[in-house]
Amino acid sequence: MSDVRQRKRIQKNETPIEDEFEYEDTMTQPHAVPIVLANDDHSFRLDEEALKKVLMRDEIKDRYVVVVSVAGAFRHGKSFLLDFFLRYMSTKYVLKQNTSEWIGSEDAPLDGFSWKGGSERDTTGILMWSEVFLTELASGEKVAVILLDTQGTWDSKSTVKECATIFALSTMLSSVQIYNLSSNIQEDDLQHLQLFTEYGRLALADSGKTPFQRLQFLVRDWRFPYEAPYGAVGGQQILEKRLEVNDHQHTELQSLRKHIRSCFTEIACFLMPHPGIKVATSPTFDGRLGEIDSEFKDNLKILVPMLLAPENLVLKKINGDKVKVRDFVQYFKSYMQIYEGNELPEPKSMLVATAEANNLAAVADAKDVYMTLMEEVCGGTKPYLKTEAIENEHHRVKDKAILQFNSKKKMGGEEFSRTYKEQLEMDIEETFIQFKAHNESKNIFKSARTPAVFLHWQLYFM
Ligand SMILES: Nc1nc2c(ncn2[C@@H]2O[C@H](COP(=O)(O)OP(=O)(O)OP(=O)(O)O)[C@@H](O)[C@H]2O)c(=O)[nH]1
Repeated sequence: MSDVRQRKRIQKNETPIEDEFEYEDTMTQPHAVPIVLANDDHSFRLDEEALKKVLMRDEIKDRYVVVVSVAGAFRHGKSFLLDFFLRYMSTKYVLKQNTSEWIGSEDAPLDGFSWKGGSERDTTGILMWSEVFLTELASGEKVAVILLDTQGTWDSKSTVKECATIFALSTMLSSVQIYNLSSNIQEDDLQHLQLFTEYGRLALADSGKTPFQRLQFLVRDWRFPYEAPYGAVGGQQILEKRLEVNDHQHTELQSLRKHIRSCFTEIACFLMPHPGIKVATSPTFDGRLGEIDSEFKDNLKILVPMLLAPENLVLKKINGDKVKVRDFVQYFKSYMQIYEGNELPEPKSMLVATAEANNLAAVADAKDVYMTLMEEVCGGTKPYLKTEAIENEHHRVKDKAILQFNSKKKMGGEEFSRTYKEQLEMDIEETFIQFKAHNESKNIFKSARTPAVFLHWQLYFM
């Protein structure tokens, strides 16, 4: 029997009657609620009713809110981790037990947020756990803790915009964003973080305050404990190295690091050991502790309270002010509206952005060729050319310009370049109209409209 189920019985002090249980099972058992739903057209929509149903309850809505979210690449154990969070929350905040045994029994399958093995993505959109955990801080503030699971980034079905939207939204909404990574903090992880946080920052009115709160890097399957030990201390060492800014770095790398630091009030890192071969590869593994390496479990026992113990909870703040649950619902709605509408530019993958830049550069070069050669033929002080002659020159020079465009190495492939080539051709035709008009203005026979002027010119030149 799952822990969540067991707890429901302990809580209500009921004798387990199977029929009654089945009824309760479907009606009230805590579960993951899809709040942000993925549409088929790669957009998202908010299920406002579901959100309100979870949050706008009398015992919750006037409390300050703590929002813990897990985000990062797909298939890296985000939901699996969250299910341990749930075990901790149940023991600590519902059963109110102060025990390190929150982690569960050796043979209990792990349930909660849906997780599974295999290579295909599981979670889509944003899910919220239906049970909101309540507690009172040492300061006397009554708080509600919300857990969010998010659609993994970079699966083969999602666009960059989808990945950016989910990551940005969950970063904007959470007080602790856990950035779940595999084996190390790599440069591309930082670049993605920059892209996603910038997308989030764009959606926020610039208040001059640091936009987001705590960023917790979580490196899974850390393989170099002899360099930096598992846990928060080793994590801090790696984080300092990865986010270090120095004069020897390229300015691009410096500004990336400064950007990330400027987005969060607090950044930390934790290094997790590998959970063992069964967790990573067995198709029959059901999450039971007995099959998880003890080093992993030991570190879970440190990580989870480090994030979720009452003394470590981070209250959600927006513009520096603590947020109550009812306001959080409003913010959720208005952030969502920004991403539903067309207010933000489409975030681009690095390849698309680079391909766009070098195709535009090739267009500019080709236009330069056209302008220079046409200036030589019929520019400012050059004599008037007959229509047929200028048209021939235009075709000759245009061919050279197109050749210049074609010969330039460009990223993105032929299909991608085609639109830029078409744009170049249109620009050249428009420029030609101006050259032609200028050329015509030099035609003394046409500009001398009256016979008298014509006669005057004839006399003058004879
Ligand atoms: N190597 C490794 N595998 C893990 C770890 N934690 C969980 N897994 C396994 O990773 C697989 C995916 O777990 P999920 O929790 O569903 O991963 P996810 O990141 O939520 O996946 P999506 O919902 O598709 O984004 C499962 O087979 C887990 O057993 C870990 O720390 N290391």
